[in-house]
Amino acid sequence: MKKSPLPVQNVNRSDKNVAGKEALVKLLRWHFGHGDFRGKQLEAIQAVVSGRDCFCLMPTGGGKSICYQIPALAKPGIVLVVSPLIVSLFFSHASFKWFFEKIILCLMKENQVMALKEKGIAAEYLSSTQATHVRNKIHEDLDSGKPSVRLLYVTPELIATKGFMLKLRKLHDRGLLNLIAIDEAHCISSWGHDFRPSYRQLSTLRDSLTDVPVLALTATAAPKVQKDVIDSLSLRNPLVLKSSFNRPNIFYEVRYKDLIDNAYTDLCNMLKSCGKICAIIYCLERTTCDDLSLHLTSTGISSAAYHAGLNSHLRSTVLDDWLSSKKQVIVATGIDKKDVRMVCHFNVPKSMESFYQESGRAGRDQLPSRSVLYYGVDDRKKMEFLLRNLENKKSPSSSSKKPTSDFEQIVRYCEGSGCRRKKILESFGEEFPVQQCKKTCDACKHPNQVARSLEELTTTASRRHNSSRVFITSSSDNKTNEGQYSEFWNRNEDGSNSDEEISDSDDGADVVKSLAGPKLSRKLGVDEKLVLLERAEEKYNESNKQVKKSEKNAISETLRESSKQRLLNELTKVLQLLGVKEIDSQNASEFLENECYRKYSKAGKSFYYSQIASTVRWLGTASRDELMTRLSSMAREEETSGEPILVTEPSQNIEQEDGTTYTAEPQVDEPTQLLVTSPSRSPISLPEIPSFSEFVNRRKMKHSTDGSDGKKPAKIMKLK
Ligand SMILES: Nc1ncnc2c1ncn2[C@@H]1O[C@H](COP(=O)(O)OP(=O)(O)OP(=O)(O)O)[C@@H](O)[C@H]1O
Ligand SMILES: [Mg+2]
Repeated sequence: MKKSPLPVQNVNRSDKNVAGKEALVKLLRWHFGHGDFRGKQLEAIQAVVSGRDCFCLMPTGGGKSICYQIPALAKPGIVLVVSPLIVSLFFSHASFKWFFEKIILCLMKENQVMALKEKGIAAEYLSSTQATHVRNKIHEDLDSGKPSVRLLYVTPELIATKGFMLKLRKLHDRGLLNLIAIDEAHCISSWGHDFRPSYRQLSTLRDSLTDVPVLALTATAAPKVQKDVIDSLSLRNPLVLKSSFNRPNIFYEVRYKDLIDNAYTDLCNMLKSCGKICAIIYCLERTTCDDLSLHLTSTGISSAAYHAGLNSHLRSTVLDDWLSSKKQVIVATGIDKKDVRMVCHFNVPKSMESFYQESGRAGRDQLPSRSVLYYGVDDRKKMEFLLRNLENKKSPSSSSKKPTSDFEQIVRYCEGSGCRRKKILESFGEEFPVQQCKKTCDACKHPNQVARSLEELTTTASRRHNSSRVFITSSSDNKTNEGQYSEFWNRNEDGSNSDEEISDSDDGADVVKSLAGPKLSRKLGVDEKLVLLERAEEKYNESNKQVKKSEKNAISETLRESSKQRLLNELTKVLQLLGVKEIDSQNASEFLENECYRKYSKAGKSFYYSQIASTVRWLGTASRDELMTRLSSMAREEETSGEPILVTEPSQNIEQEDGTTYTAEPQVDEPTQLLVTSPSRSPISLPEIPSFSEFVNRRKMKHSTDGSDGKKPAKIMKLK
């Protein structure tokens, strides 16, 4: 509903009534329809309205925006809101998401300002994505001497420009700057999970605009970040407000990958059992993201994989994916998307802080929601390896050192037996009596079951990994250079991985532009834009139909090259992780790709692609011995002068992870390779790498028919 003209308080800054609770609550009710302030909102507002700096720590969805929106209504002048248009996660190295965060965010930010306007609040945002005439109009208003705008959203990059800084000084000299609000203030700190160099420029604000109160807002609770933010922004005697980080409406749960047959299937079943909910799934790697997306889609769950490494070729399909994913797998980052019912981490996150931020996107409407973390010992090892690598790369003098104990906290969360909620809150220095959890985590609700799972995990993992060190590692295990720590997702660090990122431009509008072109008028609401995007999708599909089916199915050289690269990336990581030096990763990746090509090129692109994906997956879980066996045959193949001789593979018993064996049947129409070895060595037969679905089918087959029907497993269940 559009409000009647804004009853802005035209009073002097010294007027105490402005900061009175009654007047402020009246504004809250009038403009936002909320009955009363929540948590520390009132204290924060009263502090800044009376001219005091404030550091406000509030959990995700806690209501930080009100803390600067109400002051804009309570006092004359402009509230400058510095806020990144693209929030956090796109700055994660090798971090992949399931949705179109960047695009939606871009629209939503605009929507946020529009929502304020709807409420009768004169809000604007200045960004490089705006049309010049819109920008000019805002600048004219600012230069007018009597600006009508009350809330001006800007990016940190804009603040860093000389021209804009000059403008701010002019406004300040005329007494027109009411407050400077720094949203997502943790971005200024290299200790935080989302450091951005552009935020560093904000440290000059205090020097230039000395007497304007500054309000720093963040949901990042680490004490080091807090201190860093306060120091960097030169806050003067700030009122420090901290709210509890407890999110009582989120049910926390950990599922152990090592104890379930197929994590993909488990996730699918879980999503299906929840009905048509809005969910977010986080994966660590692009391959998992692609793979999982394929799998979910094939089981009828509308979803789309999006990862920061989308190249222009893949980008052309973004719209298609996005529109299908909006049916169920949707995003909300730093925006008011309230109804995310489930956040799922398919791989262990790098720290408790990231986990808290990401899982916190569930249930912003305070309704019951779920956080599900799939934990696997392999994933943990991978992450430890990545962290160690980054630590080693950092110079000892680096300012962004960070203890790897951050990761250990999340490992403890998964591998420990106590209340999950308590573990989260204690990691932020908050005491939490277990009774208050009220069975809202799996460990409190089903303590015996969790205890059993943990016991099983110890046994299974120690057997699989042939090591007793499967449980929580001591911090020293993770330190390769004593005292050298680093910020894992450090933005600077990521420069070398630009391939896996979308550029840190002012915002994501370029993506939107590239998809929808000029049709996306800024006057349109999000719903209307979605309709337009849907039409664009139809058009896109129309034009795609014209491409011949056979062409679509062909495996291009580019696809083969990218598959080789994908295998090479995985292989390099795995070889390093396992300390294998004897294998040439370049040759090995070519060998593996060639194998997939030889087997599946005739069946079509998706079969080939699935086989690549399953090989990548196999690489991620293979033990040193398995890897050596498989790849050493490559060396032998090279040793033999001609082509490797292919013979039909005899039945063989293959030992499975659970200690049982299954009989791999001979391949009737497509012989599995048996590479003839050099005379000095006995021949080694190579088992086919099973995909998850094949693996499950084989097991089922073994149980039901004792594996004697001679059918090829891959033919029974379609590859996902
Ligand atoms: N006093 C209040 N009473 C009821 N609802 C409120 C109140 N204050 C804010 N809200 C609602 O809480 C939701 C979250 O608010 P907001 O977006 O400001 O959170 P936030 O702390 O900025 O979250 P994030 O860290 O994700 O950016 C919004 O839907 C908002 O309308
Ligand atoms: Mg916010």
